[in-house]
Amino acid sequence: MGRVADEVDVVVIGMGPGGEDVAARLANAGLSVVGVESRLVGGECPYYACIPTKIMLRAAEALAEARRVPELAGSATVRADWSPVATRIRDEATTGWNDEAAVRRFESTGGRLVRGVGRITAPGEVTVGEQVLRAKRAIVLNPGTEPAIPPIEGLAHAPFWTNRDAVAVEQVPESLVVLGGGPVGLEFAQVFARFGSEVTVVEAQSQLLPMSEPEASEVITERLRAEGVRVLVGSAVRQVSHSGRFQVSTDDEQLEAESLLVATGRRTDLRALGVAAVGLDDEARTIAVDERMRATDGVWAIGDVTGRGAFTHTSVYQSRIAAADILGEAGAPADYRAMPSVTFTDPEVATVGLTEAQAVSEHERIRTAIAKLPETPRGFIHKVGNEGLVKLVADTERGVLVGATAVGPSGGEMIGALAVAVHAEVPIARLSEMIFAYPTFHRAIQPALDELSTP
Ligand SMILES: Cc1cc2nc3c(=O)[nH]c(=O)nc-3n(C[C@H](O)[C@H](O)[C@H](O)COP(=O)(O)OP(=O)(O)OC[C@H]3O[C@@H](n4cnc5c(N)ncnc54)[C@H](O)[C@@H]3O)c2cc1C
Ligand SMILES: NC(=O)c1ccc[n+]([C@@H]2O[C@H](COP(=O)([O-])OP(=O)(O)OC[C@H]3O[C@@H](n4cnc5c(N)ncnc54)[C@H](O)[C@@H]3O)[C@@H](O)[C@H]2O)c1
Repeated sequence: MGRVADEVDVVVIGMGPGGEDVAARLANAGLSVVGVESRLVGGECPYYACIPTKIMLRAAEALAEARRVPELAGSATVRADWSPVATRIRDEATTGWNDEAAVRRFESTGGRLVRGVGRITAPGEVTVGEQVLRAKRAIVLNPGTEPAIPPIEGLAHAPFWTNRDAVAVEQVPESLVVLGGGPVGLEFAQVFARFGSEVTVVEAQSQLLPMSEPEASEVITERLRAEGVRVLVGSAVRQVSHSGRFQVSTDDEQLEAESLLVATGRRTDLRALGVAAVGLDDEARTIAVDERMRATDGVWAIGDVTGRGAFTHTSVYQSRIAAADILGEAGAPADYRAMPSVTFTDPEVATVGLTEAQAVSEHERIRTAIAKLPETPRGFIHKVGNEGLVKLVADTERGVLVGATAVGPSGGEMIGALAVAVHAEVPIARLSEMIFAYPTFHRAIQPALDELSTP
């Protein structure tokens, strides 16, 4: 007997932050919506990524601040204990990695959840196991990414961690090798080091956070080293073995550790998603979308899979645009010029728009300026832990900022003002007339602007 299709307006494959948001928006607008999720409604961010890691970092920051007391305010005895962190993540943040509350939230919009792996099997058709769904108006793809595991000899069969294991640990390992010096690697490296683990970060590129400004990378590298983290850059791992402990062979040396965290980026699997059934390239890493998130007729894609910045704010930003387009509403098209990012290490490394290297390849006349936080009044007051900087990237032809980096104890907050400047293309001359509250960290923007305006 042939399978009977279940007809709805919209099928959303993958209920990550963007998928959950777009599904709820469309259901709230009165469409019949099915959300298909193979793991947990909410996706990576609340259960394995943003939220648990930021809980860890908050705890690690408290330890670091307490350790700064001797330089500022007497003495403090610090005894790190991981159990409040593990308990908070398990009980308060993820409810034991249970998505019942998120499912209820979605179902309260009138949406319907189908658990399982969704696959496009024909234009307008999604199959989940034995169930066939016909999407009359739209299929929205929000499959996110999986941790990418590099093809290193011995690694595949070793009991390494990815972010999904690292957020659930009940005990801090006595030693840890972190493979990859991107945002995931560095956030975990600092957390575990501050909780007493002996941490080594191995990064293949010549600097940590390779996509960031070299000056920002320098600041975070120095801080991690000062906190006892071994940082190996430009170093390739050749082999991994495990017999009780991990042996990690790099080009130059043999490392040994209790645990190994693989944080070498993310991967997608478009073939498994069946995108070839609607004429899309299933060997590509990302799904190309236009400024309304359309991938092809009747198919929209949002989130990490679009390759426009793997952040929760990107996914949710795109979901608003896709929802409006599906509903036939007018709205601004996607504009990524002022995309912000924050790596929540201490100091935080925050960016918006283009780095100097990116800007030079896109614009004719680029000028940059840097102000170092320790040289500002706020930096002087803050004293220990004041490392950081503001770097501005200006298009001098148009007289506007096209990018900025803010590194510092509140780099993620400092970048807010600079994001407004890049987003709204506020003329540099107008920015220079602003009053910056004294003595704040963000006031460091002023000397950098002055430098830009100096002939
Ligand atoms: C350790 C870590 C820390 C991070 N910290 C931050 C941060 O602080 N701030 C920030 O903005 N971003 C952060 N990110 C990135 C952030 O987690 C992602 O950008 C965010 O989750 C958005 O992803 P998404 O919407 O594309 O989908 P995801 O969150 O990846 O969710 C996709 C969902 O789709 C499901 N799925 C996939 N394929 C199918 C299928 N075929 N059928 C059914 N279901 C399917 C998956 O099970 C998953 O639940 C972090 C990432 C990591 C790894
Ligand atoms: N705070 C945040 O917003 C936040 C936090 C974590 C992750 N994220 C996002 O999640 C995504 C994944 O982060 P990530 O850090 O895993 O990926 P990434 O791609 O940003 O960094 C991975 C790093 O691993 C290095 N690498 C790759 N192969 C290697 C190898 N064999 N040996 C040594 N080093 C190797 C790369 O050079 C790179 O620096 C990113 O897009 C990131 O922006 C965001």
